[in-house]
Amino acid sequence: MRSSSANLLRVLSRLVVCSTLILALSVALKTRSRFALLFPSFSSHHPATMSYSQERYIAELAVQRATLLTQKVFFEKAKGTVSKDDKSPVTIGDFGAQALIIQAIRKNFPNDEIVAEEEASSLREDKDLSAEIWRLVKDIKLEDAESDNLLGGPLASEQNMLDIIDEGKSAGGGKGRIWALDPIDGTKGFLRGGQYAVCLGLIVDGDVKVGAIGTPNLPVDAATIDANTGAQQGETNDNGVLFSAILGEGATSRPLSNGALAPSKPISMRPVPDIAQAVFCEGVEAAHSAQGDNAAVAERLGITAPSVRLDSQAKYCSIARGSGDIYLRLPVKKDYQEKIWDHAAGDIIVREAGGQVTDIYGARLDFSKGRTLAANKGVVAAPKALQGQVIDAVKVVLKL
Ligand SMILES: Nc1ncnc2c1ncn2[C@@H]1O[C@H](COP(=O)(O)O)[C@@H](O)[C@H]1OP(=O)(O)O
Ligand SMILES: [Mg+2]
Ligand SMILES: [Mg+2]
Ligand SMILES: [Mg+2]
Repeated sequence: MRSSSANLLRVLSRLVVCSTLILALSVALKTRSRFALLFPSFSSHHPATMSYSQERYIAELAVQRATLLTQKVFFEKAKGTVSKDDKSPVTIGDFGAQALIIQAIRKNFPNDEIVAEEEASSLREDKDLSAEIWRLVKDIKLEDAESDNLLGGPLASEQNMLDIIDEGKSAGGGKGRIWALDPIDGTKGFLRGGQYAVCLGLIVDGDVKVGAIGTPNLPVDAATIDANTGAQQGETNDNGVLFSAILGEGATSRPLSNGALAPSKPISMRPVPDIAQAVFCEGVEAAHSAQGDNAAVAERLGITAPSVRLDSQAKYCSIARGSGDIYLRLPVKKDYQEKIWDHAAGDIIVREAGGQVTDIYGARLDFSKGRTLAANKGVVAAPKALQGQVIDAVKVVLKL
């Protein structure tokens, strides 16, 4: 009798231990799946174990498709406009390209956040402009059906387009997967038929992992640059290049196409044995970087050739493929905070091509601070071996 009650007690206590264990396990699993829902980068896309080749592929295709729109807008709307004050072509291109790219991100990576430059509130009030953008956007597609389907095919409606534009309002930050999108960078260049870029970067836990930049007006094979005019002379007259990079896997370029991606080739910065022979790039707009200070830095480095002036992140792309060596963006205003979409893709492309990208103090650009590079001032990009010398010169000129 005593032994049978002792047995019962033993069985009961085992049951209690087992059910406690099961309960603990199920709570742990639930928390983990909730955690995974909140932070998808910790689950199926763990950065330590994955390559970002699918993200790069989608980014390149999405950028390529968006350039079909920006070019159509340019040829239909901007080219030959009598009044250069008319900013509507760039507005149409900006909103349209943003809608097309966000659609592609949503289709492939539905849990990711997006920090994009534009938002649709003003567009919702301007029915004519919205209808005009929809007229152009609804027909844009890659000629290769498989590639186009991968991006989600045509957008469903004008309303759908407006809603999608507004999905780029993430506050950014240092946690999770965040895409940074500038649908048209270098709007001034776009309007004058010069350089502009469609730029998309993927930031994971504050670190840029992938970048893709389409530059419809850069020559495919830029062999030389004319230091007097900034013109980049290729062997052919073909224009339109798609640049990309994955962290740790190098940078590439390929011609922009209307369909599937064209074959790519690796790119790298040019070796510069004598810094005095380096070519430096800067923006066309004097309001965006201090051209006087840029020139003073170049002079201190013994550089006598004039700067090559290009609008947009085409500057990052140019130095990444050796058409130019140093990119200087010294601040004009003390309080201007650079935007993450103006630098994320360019930063990774240059670093993967053998360069270094820092602010004027020599600190890496910090993409974890939200929608702006709040922790940085200005941008200095150069081949790794030269960066120290350039920063020293910047510090002297700016009295840092
Ligand atoms: N004061 C400023 N300093 C630096 N960049 C600026 C300033 N004002 C605007 N920008 C940004 O510079 C980028 C173009 O750079 P670049 O001259 O090298 O082509 C644009 O995205 C533009 O942003 P925004 O979209 O607000 O016009
Ligand atoms: Mg921009
Ligand atoms: Mg822009
Ligand atoms: Mg803008």
